[in-house]
Amino acid sequence: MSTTEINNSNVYERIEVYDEALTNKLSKNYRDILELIGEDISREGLDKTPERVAKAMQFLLQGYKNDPVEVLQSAMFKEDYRQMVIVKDIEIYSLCEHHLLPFFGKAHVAYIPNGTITGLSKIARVVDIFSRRLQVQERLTSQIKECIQETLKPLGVAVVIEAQHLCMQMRGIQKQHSITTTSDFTGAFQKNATRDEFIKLISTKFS
Ligand SMILES: Nc1nc2c(ncn2[C@@H]2O[C@H](COP(=O)(O)OP(=O)(O)OP(=O)(O)O)[C@@H](O)[C@H]2O)c(=O)[nH]1
Ligand SMILES: [Zn+2]
Repeated sequence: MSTTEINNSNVYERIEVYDEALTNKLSKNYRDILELIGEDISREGLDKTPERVAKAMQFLLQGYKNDPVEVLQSAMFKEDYRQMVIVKDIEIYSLCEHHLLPFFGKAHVAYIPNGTITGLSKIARVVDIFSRRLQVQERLTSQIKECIQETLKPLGVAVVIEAQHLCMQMRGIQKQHSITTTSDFTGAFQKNATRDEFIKLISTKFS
């Protein structure tokens, strides 16, 4: 297995994502696809494209290799705080399982601890792990909710995802500005007052 380094303004992590045998197999198939769509695969610009795409797909779908429950369990702390904890505006990049085209936007996640809290970054990691798989937005929303509910056993979990689907923008119905919102709630968030407080807090803009 080879490795790659990702470096941007917010994160610096060494992630092992590229499996050599898999990269070779995927590259061979992407080479065939390029040929089938009528490209000249001998031209210079496409020389490394099959390999690049093979690696890009492994990166975009690396969520299959990670266990979100393990991630949450790796940072659980006993704490007697029983108020709402919200991690909002978590960027998501996923691929729709129907067209393999990206959908992307933001996830807002909240929970009310019942004696156990988790590391804040672990919430964002859980969102990433489920996003980096072939998804529909509804299932992504519910999987995040269920994972946090089952693992932390809080008094409630709320997940809202707002996303744009490229399969609706650059092809098909071609609606450039439509945004899809999905939400899922457990426990205390099923009560109107708690859910309204969550919605109000995720709608507040901090400058
Ligand atoms: N519910 C849901 N639908 C999605 C999601 N991502 C893509 N889709 C939809 O999946 C549907 C697949 O429908 P089909 O009729 O089988 O595919 P299609 O002929 O490519 O459909 P069009 O996009 O309408 O051209 C489309 O309506 C997409 O908009 C998602 O996350 N959730
Ligand atoms: Zn799609």
